[in-house]
Amino acid sequence: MERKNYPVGSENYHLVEEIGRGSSSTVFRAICKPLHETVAIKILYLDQNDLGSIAYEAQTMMLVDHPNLQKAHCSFVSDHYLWIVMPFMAAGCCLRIMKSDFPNGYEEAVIATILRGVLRGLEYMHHHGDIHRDVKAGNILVDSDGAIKLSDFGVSASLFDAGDRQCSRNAFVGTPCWMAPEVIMEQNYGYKADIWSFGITALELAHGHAPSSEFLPSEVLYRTLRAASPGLDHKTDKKFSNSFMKMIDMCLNKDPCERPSAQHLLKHSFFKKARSGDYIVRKILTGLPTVGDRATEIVVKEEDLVAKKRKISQDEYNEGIIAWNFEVEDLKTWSSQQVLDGEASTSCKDQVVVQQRGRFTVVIEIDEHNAQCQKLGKKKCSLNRNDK
Ligand SMILES: Nc1ncnc2c1ncn2[C@@H]1O[C@H](COP(=O)(O)OP(=O)(O)OP(=O)(O)O)[C@@H](O)[C@H]1O
Repeated sequence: MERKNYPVGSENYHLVEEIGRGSSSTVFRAICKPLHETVAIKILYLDQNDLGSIAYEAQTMMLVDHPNLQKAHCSFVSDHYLWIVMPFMAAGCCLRIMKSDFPNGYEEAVIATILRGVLRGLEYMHHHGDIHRDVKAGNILVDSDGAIKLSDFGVSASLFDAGDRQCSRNAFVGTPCWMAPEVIMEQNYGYKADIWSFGITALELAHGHAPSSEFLPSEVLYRTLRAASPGLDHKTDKKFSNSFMKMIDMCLNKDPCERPSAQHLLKHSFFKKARSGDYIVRKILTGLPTVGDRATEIVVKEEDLVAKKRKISQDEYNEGIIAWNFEVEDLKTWSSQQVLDGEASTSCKDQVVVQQRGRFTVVIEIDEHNAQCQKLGKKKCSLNRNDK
């Protein structure tokens, strides 16, 4: 098939509407003028981001060639912004569809279909020596024909890299609720970290939210390390099958060596429930508002929420409880006061070293004396900047 040439240069694209906003970028639906084609364009602000990882994301997206991985047509720099031109995925991401129309999660056959697509994409990535490192519903895109693609390679890493990127493979990256224990511990983790995040994503799609999402990110990390792995509940999740429950349990084994590979997992009986793209269209896409309309609705809701949160966090701060926000002084204040409910760890080895994207090193320690006296692991946290 003849490959189309997507032109570089912002003058070749007409931005129609905002369809998504990530932590470091805004995504637009746009028209490629010379080709008269609808595309999605992710625009990243270069001065706010780590150039290395941005270049890597653009490069990875251009090189991937798999029906379940989001590809980039081209990328270019315009006025300090990096533009990544990609195929437009008309239904947006699974998270947004779920938040707007399926707040309590999807039915099992839909989940199996979505997850099979993701797993095929992961199998390809792992086979080519890449780890995704940010598998979650927010990074699973759906097209109008029900096609599923894993996106957002912003934090992916190559298993074959040496030097700087090899170091970044040991770094603390991803999103707290979906992070594998070995990633939090900064062990030399591999592609099995994606299988953990995949298991968490399965629970997210089943319940409408990731496990522990109600906790502060710092607390989530601590629970991932200390508490039993999450899973489907025999009593409250009766509508789901045993094979779904077992598949999730296999992914959420704390020992990465015991987790199956993507290739192995694809053979699990749970994926026999997966259906075609048509099924996704019928079950979740029919009658959905457009991504643009949903994005506008979400931006309005988010702005409302931010305003409310600003007020709440000021109130919480006044009470001595503050959120995980990596403001050094705030974090120090928070951590010196923090005690996790119900944690009763008394082990002498209770020291956890956490690093956030190479900028800060956070050392969380359990105060053993307190742990023994109060039957509570009192958590102390110190934070050092790495770029000094
Ligand atoms: N090709 C696309 N077609 C349609 N919608 C898209 C496309 N790419 C991204 N989006 C929408 O934009 C949102 C943000 O995109 P993306 O996750 O790539 O940004 P990000 O800055 O990397 O986010 P984060 O770092 O917070 O995960 C997605 O959740 C999705 O709703």
